[in-house]
Amino acid sequence: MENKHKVQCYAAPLEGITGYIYRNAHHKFFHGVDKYFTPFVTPKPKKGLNTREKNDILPEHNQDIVVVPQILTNKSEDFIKVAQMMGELGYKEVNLNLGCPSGTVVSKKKGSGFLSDLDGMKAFFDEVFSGVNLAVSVKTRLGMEKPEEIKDLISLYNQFPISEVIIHARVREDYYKNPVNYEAFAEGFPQSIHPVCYNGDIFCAQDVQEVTKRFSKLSAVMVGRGMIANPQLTESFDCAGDKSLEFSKKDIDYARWKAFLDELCYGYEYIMSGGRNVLFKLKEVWSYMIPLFPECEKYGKKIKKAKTVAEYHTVVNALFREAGVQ
Ligand SMILES: Cc1cc2nc3c(=O)[nH]c(=O)nc-3n(C[C@H](O)[C@H](O)[C@H](O)COP(=O)(O)O)c2cc1C
Repeated sequence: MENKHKVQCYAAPLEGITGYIYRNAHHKFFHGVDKYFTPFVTPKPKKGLNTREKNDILPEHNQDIVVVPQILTNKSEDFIKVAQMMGELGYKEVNLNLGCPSGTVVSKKKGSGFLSDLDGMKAFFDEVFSGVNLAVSVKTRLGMEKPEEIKDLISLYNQFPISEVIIHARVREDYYKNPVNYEAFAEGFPQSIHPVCYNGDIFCAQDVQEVTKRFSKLSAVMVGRGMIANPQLTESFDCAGDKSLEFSKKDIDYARWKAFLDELCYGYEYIMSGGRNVLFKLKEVWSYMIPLFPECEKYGKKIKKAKTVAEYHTVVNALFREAGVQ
């Protein structure tokens, strides 16, 4: 039987990219995202959050969007303090980062580094769930070293009232490169008593179709790089499971993409001092998006070389003219 259920779609947190300027611009021009997760904030003992982190979660910067702040820590008291602050700001859910693979994070037993310390995690959750009164979801990998670790991790998550388990179907050692491990995901996820969201390498509607067919009880799918590459991607998920949807370049609404990119540029110019910082942000987004444009190699190089925001606009306007947008 065909799976007619419209799966919920979450926008993944991507540190350095999906801050509030990006989330607002995306939400203004594209639909299909049910929840946006913020890049992680890292509470510092005594100091709390820094200005950039505070700005990212301020309610006035996140109006009319469903946003879930993500927290990276292995200290329950820090987590509880920040979660309480999020609750006071009006957030209904916070998410614990158990996936970050970066060496400096893992060496401190945070992010995916925490996954190798089941006892430490148990103590952490014991305290967190007696101290917070808002929903807590986790974003986990299959394990630190081996994908089979997911079974013990799920057993641990089952002991606590976690609102949702988002599983990036890789282990820490895979970083973002090695193929996702569907088999290990398939073995681990049915054991969960909590709703499970799938994450990893969703780049087109067919990927969602495959994942939701294969794992029919998923609560949601989360998309990261696929959505940065194609901000229109989540719109093609509306009929996931109904029919095969071949998203091709001819379906791209380049006029909307241009309006979105202009909004991003204005947004960054408004909050950042200096064109260099603005360009850095825009170039990072373009590094994901450029393959979906005509003459992408030529224009990709020109965008990279742009030294000023004015130069950037000249190149980008020419590229959109190639794509049929005046
Ligand atoms: C540049 C970059 C930054 C990321 N930052 C975060 C983050 O702040 N928190 C997090 O949980 N995951 C982070 N991730 C992981 C993504 O949320 C996601 O789990 C991963 O990219 C796999 O999904 P995808 O294949 O759809 O991109 C990041 C990934 C990338 C590439």
